[in-house]
Amino acid sequence: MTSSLQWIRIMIQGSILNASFVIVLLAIQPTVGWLTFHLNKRLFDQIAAHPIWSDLAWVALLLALLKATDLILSEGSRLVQARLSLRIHNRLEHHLYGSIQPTCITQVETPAFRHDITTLKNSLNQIEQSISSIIGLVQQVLILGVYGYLILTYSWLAGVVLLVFSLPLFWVELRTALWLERYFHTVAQHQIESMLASDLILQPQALKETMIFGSRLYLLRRWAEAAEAVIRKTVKLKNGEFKMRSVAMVFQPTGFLLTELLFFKQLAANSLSVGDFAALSTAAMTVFSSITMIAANSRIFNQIPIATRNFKTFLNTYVPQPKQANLQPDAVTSVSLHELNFAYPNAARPALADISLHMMKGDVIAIVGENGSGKSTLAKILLGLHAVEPGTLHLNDRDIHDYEPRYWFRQVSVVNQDYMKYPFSIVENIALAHPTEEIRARVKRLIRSYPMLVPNDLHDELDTVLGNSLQGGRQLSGGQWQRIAIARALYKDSPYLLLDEATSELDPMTEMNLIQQIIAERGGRTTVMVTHNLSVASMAQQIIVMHNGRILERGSHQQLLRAKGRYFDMWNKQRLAEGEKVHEQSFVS
Ligand SMILES: Nc1ncnc2c1ncn2[C@@H]1O[C@H](COP(=O)(O)OP(=O)(O)OP(=O)(O)O)[C@@H](O)[C@H]1O
Repeated sequence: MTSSLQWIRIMIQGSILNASFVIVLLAIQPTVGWLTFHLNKRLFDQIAAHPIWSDLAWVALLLALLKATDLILSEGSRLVQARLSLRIHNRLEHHLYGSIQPTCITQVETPAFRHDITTLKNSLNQIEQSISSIIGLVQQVLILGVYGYLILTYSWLAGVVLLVFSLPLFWVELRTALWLERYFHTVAQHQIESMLASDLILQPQALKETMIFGSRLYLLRRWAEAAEAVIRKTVKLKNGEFKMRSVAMVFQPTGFLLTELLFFKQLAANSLSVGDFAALSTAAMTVFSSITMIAANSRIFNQIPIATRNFKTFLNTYVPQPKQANLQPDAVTSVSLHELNFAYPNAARPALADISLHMMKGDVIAIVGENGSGKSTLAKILLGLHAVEPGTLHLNDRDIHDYEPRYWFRQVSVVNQDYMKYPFSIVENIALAHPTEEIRARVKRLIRSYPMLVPNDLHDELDTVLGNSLQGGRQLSGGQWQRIAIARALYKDSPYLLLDEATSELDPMTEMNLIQQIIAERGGRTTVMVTHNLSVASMAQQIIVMHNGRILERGSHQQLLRAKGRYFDMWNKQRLAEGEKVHEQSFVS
């Protein structure tokens, strides 16, 4: 788990050179301040006494040079800070992406996940800015140290007044950090809505429908409402900040006035020269502006712990630390569910109820049923993707929780209904790895066995980038994309393969031929097919019929037809829809 100190280490890592450069710049600035103070004093003392114009000219020239040096140092440190920020942003993102390694998707596939990730990103952006804040803080503390010391050598009371009248600013900034945190939580939903709406306005797939359904104005309105809500909340935050700061700001001029009066009193009593007075007045101004900046930067002391806490809560919710278990057998010979009940987070009713089934190595199983009956949920549970109660999912008669957390993922392969269309080359889409010569050779072997999975004209051009997202990309048809997803699943060549509506976009001939080939070539390994096509299902040894989250029937194709239950009706209706005259006898042997 990342602590505040670790965040700082992540930020500094690899930026030592830039950070050292900033420190050198920071170290020079107070010296410039010191010299400026003394030159100012000399300048005004000479003006007040008997000015020697050539001396004055030199002092003025030196002051101008110091000012120029100060400006160059400030610009230089701004440039280095910008470079640091870019690197830090990159490292924080890398850390965030690297940390998100969930071992189940139950909490991830929820609206709360998107909300929380938006809030987390907002708060990490604050951490990103914190390096500038830390640099600003060090810089201003050094400047404050020099000028504060100079003022204290003349009047400790003036120093105390300056400090006391600046305290309200610190209070405001620390409170603002808490407000920001609350703001991020309330604005996240509107940010998501506005991003989704802008995607719907700009995405090519959505644009098609926008044109046909004439929905541009409506989508624009949805976006405008969400964007307006973000603006409203941001303005409210800024107004609140402004009001609090205005109140705190009143204290500073009052403090400045008091210090001026103290200096003036000393001037009148001749314990200060005119040069002292002028230099001290400038120093007091500088001290105030330094304190203002220190106060503004001090909010990081609240922001870093807040971001750390958010990150911790996020990981605990979505990437819970699995319990230490290390069972990793050579092979899983059976997978079984025992009276499994499963409900999605915040769902009104369970998606699956009382599911028991047993799958042996080498089985070919089909899961069928109407929309929403729980087929995909059951499939995902078999893949180990959902968190289930202990004692409900077993591998080799051992609870899945006894196994090393990602062990089961390594044994299974899948074509999901919502398979990914990676904007990568064909080889990368299939292997999901950097395409070495060995990987290319394996992909080519697969394509030789299953030529229908890659469009013919691309067999010799496996580096072709797919999709419309990147320049030079080649878009595929829906069915062609689905074939690439099947190739990906077969490439993994795993003992368990799950095809969730994997061939729904294929033409019927290819679909049947492909499934036949997959089943034949996977002899001895397990294949589970979720399908609405009962001809495909009929190739399985066992068919499971789902209804309202329960297993309604199970058996082979012939057994289920003989039982004349729901499967029998479904089969007949599908045949009728295909234009075939159905006679019970012709199907029941
Ligand atoms: N991520 C989710 N979060 C909450 N509820 C879900 C989620 N996914 C599915 N459901 C609900 O669970 C139930 C079963 O869905 P599931 O996707 O398993 O059905 P299915 O039989 O595969 O349907 P289809 O044939 O349409 O693919 C449905 O009522 C659905 O609304």
